Amino acid sequence: MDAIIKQHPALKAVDAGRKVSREEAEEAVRTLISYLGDCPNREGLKDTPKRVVNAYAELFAGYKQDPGAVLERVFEDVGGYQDIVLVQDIPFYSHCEHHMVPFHGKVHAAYYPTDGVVGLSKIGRVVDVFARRLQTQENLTTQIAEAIDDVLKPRGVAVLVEAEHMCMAMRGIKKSGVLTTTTRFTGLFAEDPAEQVRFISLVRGGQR
Ligand SMILES: Nc1nc2c(ncn2[C@@H]2O[C@H](COP(=O)(O)OP(=O)(O)OP(=O)(O)O)[C@@H](O)[C@H]2O)c(=O)[nH]1
Ligand SMILES: [Zn+2]
Repeated sequence: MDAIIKQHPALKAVDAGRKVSREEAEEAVRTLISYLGDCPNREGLKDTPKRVVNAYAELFAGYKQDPGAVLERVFEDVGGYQDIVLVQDIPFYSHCEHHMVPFHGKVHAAYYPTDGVVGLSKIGRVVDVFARRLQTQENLTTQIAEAIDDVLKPRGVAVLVEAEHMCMAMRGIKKSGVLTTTTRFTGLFAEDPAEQVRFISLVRGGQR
């Protein structure tokens, strides 16, 4: 009975929300080091669990951040500018949710404004909010596009992500240099293929 209850998806969700202490997280790192066959108490490794937990706090900071808050400030005084705003070549580092190994690349994001624009840096901040979580490239692409769409309510959003996955380069199939491209279009971009072509031409034309 106990085993059945523990497997219930609702309970798994509760478990995911349980506050794990820093000590427990450090102990988990020590366990992994031992599992690998090394000694967590040797001089070079004794501070490693603390460092790993600190590094994870930075690499996975996105769980504690709200994309809506990042995009909240809208500038309306832009002379009625309504044409495309494209922010391209935004570098990002994320971790795949399958192996917890990095994947990294660039995000290109565009939108057609309605009542205002956001500060250009905010698009890059939204990328980081979602990149600094366990991710798939597909979900990362969708989440960035939908956050811009939800908050700014623009006439359309286009997001293109291109990335290399270390889980394919360093292990498994061991193919480095493989680039995966994902896109997400909303509004005008979703309705009109010519808008998708315009977006992709601007991205490819502007790449350095
Ligand atoms: N669609 C998608 N797949 C991903 C992403 N990141 C990693 N993967 C893939 O996730 C898959 C996991 O496959 P599994 O068969 O469950 O795990 P595995 O035995 O480690 O697979 P291999 O990587 O082929 O050795 C692999 O094919 C990875 O290439 C991502 O962002 N999107
Ligand atoms: Zn992976």
